[in-house]
Amino acid sequence: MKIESAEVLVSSPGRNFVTLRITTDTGVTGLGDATVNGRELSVASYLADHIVPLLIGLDAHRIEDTWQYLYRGAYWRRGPITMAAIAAVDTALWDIKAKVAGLPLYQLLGGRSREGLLCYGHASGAELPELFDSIRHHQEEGYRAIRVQTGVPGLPSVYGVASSANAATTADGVTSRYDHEPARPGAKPVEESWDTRAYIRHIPTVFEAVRNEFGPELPLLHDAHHRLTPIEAAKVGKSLEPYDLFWLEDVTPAENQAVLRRVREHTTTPLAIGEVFNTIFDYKDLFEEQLIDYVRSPVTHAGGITGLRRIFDYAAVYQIRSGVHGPTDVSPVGLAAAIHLGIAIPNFGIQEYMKHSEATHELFRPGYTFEDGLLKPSETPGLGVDYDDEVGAAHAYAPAYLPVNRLLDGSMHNW
Ligand SMILES: O=C(O)[C@@H](O)[C@@H](O)[C@H](O)[C@H](O)CO
Repeated sequence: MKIESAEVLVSSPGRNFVTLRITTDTGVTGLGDATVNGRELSVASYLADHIVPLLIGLDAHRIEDTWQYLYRGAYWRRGPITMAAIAAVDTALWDIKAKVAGLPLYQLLGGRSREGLLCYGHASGAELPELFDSIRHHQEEGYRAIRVQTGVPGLPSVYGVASSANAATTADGVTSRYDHEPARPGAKPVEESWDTRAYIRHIPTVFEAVRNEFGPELPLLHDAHHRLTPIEAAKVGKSLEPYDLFWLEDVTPAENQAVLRRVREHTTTPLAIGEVFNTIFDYKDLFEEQLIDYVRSPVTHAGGITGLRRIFDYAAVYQIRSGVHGPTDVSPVGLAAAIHLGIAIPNFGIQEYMKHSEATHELFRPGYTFEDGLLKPSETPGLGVDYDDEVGAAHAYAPAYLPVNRLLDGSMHNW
């Protein structure tokens, strides 16, 4: 079974997605997600100009060999664009293999280890009343674990806090929240501002109020979004200990992995890191020194199912678990792949699940379900996602960028 063609599909049903579709000479198709938020066209070009010509004629069954061919063969290894492109090929080939086998993909990854994936949703509010409403709304939707993001006094807008401008009102007058969507349409990123001292003072008061209102049982998560130095991160981790977080995410940018030691020395708040990592080498030291508790990479950015499975297997040696990135910029193809992997691996922890919009579902028609707080894979052969070309063609790419961040004195900071 040879690869006959591969198409790079760029579409924007409200936000941009890059999808690879591989077709074999036997007429089987497979899908892979290659979306890199705010840099979509670079990965589309990497695929169309440098990878698609290499794929034609390869044996579609040789997934590992193709992975190695693209990883070693580029000479320029790793990085988000390369690894997202490899991920798309890898995922599409797994989709094809599972369709040919007539099995849902997770069956090829070892079969079912659990009934469904515990997932967390994004509750947010600039002030406490709005935040509490959002938490209740998520509970009503079935979420059993909830990420809490909130405004910081003195800052006009803060990462993770949904703007009411994104809420949609249906024909029958019901207003639904739409989760925080940071990429904004336009030729340039918007600028936000940041004040670490105000954040550090404010955040424990928010978690105290949330625990008082919702009790001790509800698993709560929080994302510091790369903004702290190691000693600031240690302080935040320590100040949140009384509120028993499921995890504290991305406390530092973690480019210098050794700095995580400082955070770890000071706090028992569990740490999740890695949504911007791409390979096992980004995690190696963090695992071996047991500096983190959860792996955040999605299938889409970590070299596909093959790449992420390798990371999870190594993590398991150190009792570190999965906590896969699942914002709306990971397409339903990337999410479906994560669900198949998550249902099979022994060291599953939690799955992030920000629901995609209706327009995104019309484009991808995913077969996975969300019931009682659990994501369940499609039982049809393959990934269980179908790309609708007509819908895709109706939504042309529109430039959109993640914001940038400045400190109050105007210096650039991490967003
Ligand atoms: O934890 C998360 O989901 C976030 O950090 C993302 O919303 C992230 O900001 C976006 O994926 C960026 O594209």
